[in-house]
Amino acid sequence: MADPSCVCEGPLYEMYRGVCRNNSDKEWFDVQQIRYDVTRIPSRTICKEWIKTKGHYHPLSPDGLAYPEIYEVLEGAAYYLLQKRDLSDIVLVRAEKGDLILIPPGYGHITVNPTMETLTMANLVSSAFASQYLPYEELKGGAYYIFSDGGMKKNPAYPADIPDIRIVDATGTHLPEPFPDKSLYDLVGDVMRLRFLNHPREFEDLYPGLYLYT
Ligand SMILES: O=P(O)(O)OC[C@H]1O[C@](O)(CO)[C@@H](O)[C@@H]1O
Repeated sequence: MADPSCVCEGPLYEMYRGVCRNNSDKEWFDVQQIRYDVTRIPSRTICKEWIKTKGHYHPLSPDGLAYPEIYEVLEGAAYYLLQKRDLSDIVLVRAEKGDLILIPPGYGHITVNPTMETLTMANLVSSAFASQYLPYEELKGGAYYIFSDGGMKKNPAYPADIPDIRIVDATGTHLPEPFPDKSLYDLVGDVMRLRFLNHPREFEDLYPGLYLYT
């Protein structure tokens, strides 16, 4: 939190990991090493900041590019605060119900619930790795703090020359192929469309827009 003396009572948010509709989907997830999670973040402000997830990075996949992830806002609205591991890019993606949001390889992420409603979101991600929390712990959160009055503040624990935050709307930012207008769970069973989750390098050239927010 921005206020180091802030004390917040938990639990803050609920994560349901490895959710599936039936046993055959579960087998498919296990074989493909993919997980579908549902996360619910209630509306709350804590020491003047909107409630948020802790934040983490993903490690490198065997092909040398970090594992990506894809989210869908199921209910409510969200801010996805993405930051490149080398801090050369920091993006706030504003998303609403129905939006799909990509966490590109090499970006850490925090989700903020910036509304008076509960945020429910789902994600598809490789199950082959453990999230890396240490960089966020050492630097006391993400590169920016997001306050409920609309203000944002650079985290003073970060280098002074980090870039300004770029604000992008997920609404109208159509994800390129391989993501059609479908809900995330509808992609379950589609090996090729979800292959990028475990083999991100293969898709770097094929889907050049996929890993960037412009
Ligand atoms: O692990 P954190 O930083 O608390 O973030 C939670 C989110 O990340 C995930 O672990 C997936 O990356 C989800 O289960 C959840 O939405």
